[in-house]
Amino acid sequence: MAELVFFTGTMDCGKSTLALQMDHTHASRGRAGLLFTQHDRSGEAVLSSRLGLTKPALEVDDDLDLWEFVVDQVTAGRRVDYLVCDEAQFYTPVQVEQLARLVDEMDVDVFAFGITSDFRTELFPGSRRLIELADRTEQLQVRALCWCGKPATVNARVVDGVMVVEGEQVVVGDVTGETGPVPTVEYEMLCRRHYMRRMNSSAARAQSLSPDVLPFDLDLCALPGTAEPSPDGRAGPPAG
Ligand SMILES: Nc1ncnc2c1ncn2[C@@H]1O[C@H](COP(=O)(O)OP(=O)(O)O)[C@@H](O)[C@H]1O
Ligand SMILES: Cc1cn([C@H]2C[C@H](O)[C@@H](COP(=O)(O)O)O2)c(=O)[nH]c1=O
Repeated sequence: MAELVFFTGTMDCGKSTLALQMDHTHASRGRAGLLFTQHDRSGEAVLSSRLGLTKPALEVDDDLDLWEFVVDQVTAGRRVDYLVCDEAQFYTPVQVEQLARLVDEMDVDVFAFGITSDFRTELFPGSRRLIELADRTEQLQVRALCWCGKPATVNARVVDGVMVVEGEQVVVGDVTGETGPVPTVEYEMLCRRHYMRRMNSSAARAQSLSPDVLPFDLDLCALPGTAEPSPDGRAGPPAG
């Protein structure tokens, strides 16, 4: 029986890589699939992983009717056993409902991949509908890490080096620490504690260099549960 599965995690945890692996695994057993994406970092109509793999994909515009599109393909004689849907957080709730209908009425497996929440920690509408409708929601195993070394749970937006909590929900961008020109808008994965303190890696680095910071070990002096890792310790803001 076909399934609607939502694979989710923060940015940079391997979702697109897994999407391409799922396609490869199913295709190599003779199953016929279609790849969809929206606003991939590498451009239109491509599904790309940071590990370097890319594959052509169909771009999901807001007005694309996924049910109609797949039914038309099948009517034209094409077999469709599964769909791989990347960047599914950007799909509209109606498109997610169309995916669910394809599972239930056309027996097509749907593997959807996307982040759950935006830079304000609010659910994307598409992700919310996926969580509501999916047969299973799976958290990816490889977790991105905050600069402090803890598992990251939040995707923070950084504009010109400063973390922001207001702005448009959708701004395509990449993550910090990657090679290439530094973009104006980038994303950094943080643990909740550092997100709440608006402390991304460059803010932490600036604080650790500030003459206002007293020259003693904050870990020993802070109240229980509030200590920041020592700037000299193993986990701390990366040197910039
Ligand atoms: N050179 C590399 N060697 C091994 N793993 C890498 C390399 N570059 C990136 N990665 C891994 O690739 C993953 C990000 O892949 P990607 O599928 O693009 O993520 P997502 O779609 O979730 O944003 C991360 O887990 C990262 O650790
Ligand atoms: C948090 C957040 C992210 N985005 C964009 C940035 C990227 O282009 C994608 C996520 O891609 P990934 O493959 O998971 O790395 O989403 C956004 O538009 N708004 C946000 O708040």
